[in-house]
Amino acid sequence: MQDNQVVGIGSGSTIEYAIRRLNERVINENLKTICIPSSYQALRSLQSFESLQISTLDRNPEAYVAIDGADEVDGDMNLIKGGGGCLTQEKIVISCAKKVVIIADYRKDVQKFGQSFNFIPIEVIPMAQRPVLEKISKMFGGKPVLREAKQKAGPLVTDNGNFIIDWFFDKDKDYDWNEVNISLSLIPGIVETGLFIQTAHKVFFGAADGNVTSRGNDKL
Ligand SMILES: O=C(CO)[C@H](O)[C@H](O)COP(=O)(O)O
Repeated sequence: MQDNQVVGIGSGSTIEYAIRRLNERVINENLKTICIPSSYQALRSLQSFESLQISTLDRNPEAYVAIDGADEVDGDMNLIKGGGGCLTQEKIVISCAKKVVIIADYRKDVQKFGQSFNFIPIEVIPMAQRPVLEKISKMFGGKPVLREAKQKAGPLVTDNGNFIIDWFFDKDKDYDWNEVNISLSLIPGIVETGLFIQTAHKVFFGAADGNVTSRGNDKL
């Protein structure tokens, strides 16, 4: 890491470790780092570290690197994201970064989607939720369900004021995830999907014994 770099910050529980480590390096190495949060959770977390500067894509539309978590990483380094419901802003921030680094625990390292996580989160405009649910089920099978909020009656509302459909895909089918992603994205009312196709450059997996393995570009 170098001085004055712009860093996209993902969401979830794993990213909290990266934010803490970033803060340590900024203090110890006397660096200035400009962080772009990808959710309200990331923003609040960053706000608790005074040494980390916070910015927006309006001010800094390009990031040197984006660091994020994932729900699953398949053999082609495709990702499922959105378990925490922040997929749209995460995809936007990642799309603005030159390098994308994913950190996850070893259970998310799979050959084929569906081994540890069995649904694709999809952000949808509220008025479209019913027709979108029906279209997904007709087009791809499986079971799409509207995600319910916890400790609030009704559906979960995202940081963007939308709903999330969790599509429990058919684990026995061999999906072409790139095609599925394109077809889903073309359904009116779908804002973004939790399929991140070929977006990660490097993925680090933390093992239970504290060791770290990685996949992807060794130069990163
Ligand atoms: O995509 C995400 C949130 O939308 C998270 O990165 C993903 O759900 C992983 O979260 P965690 O680190 O808590 O397992």
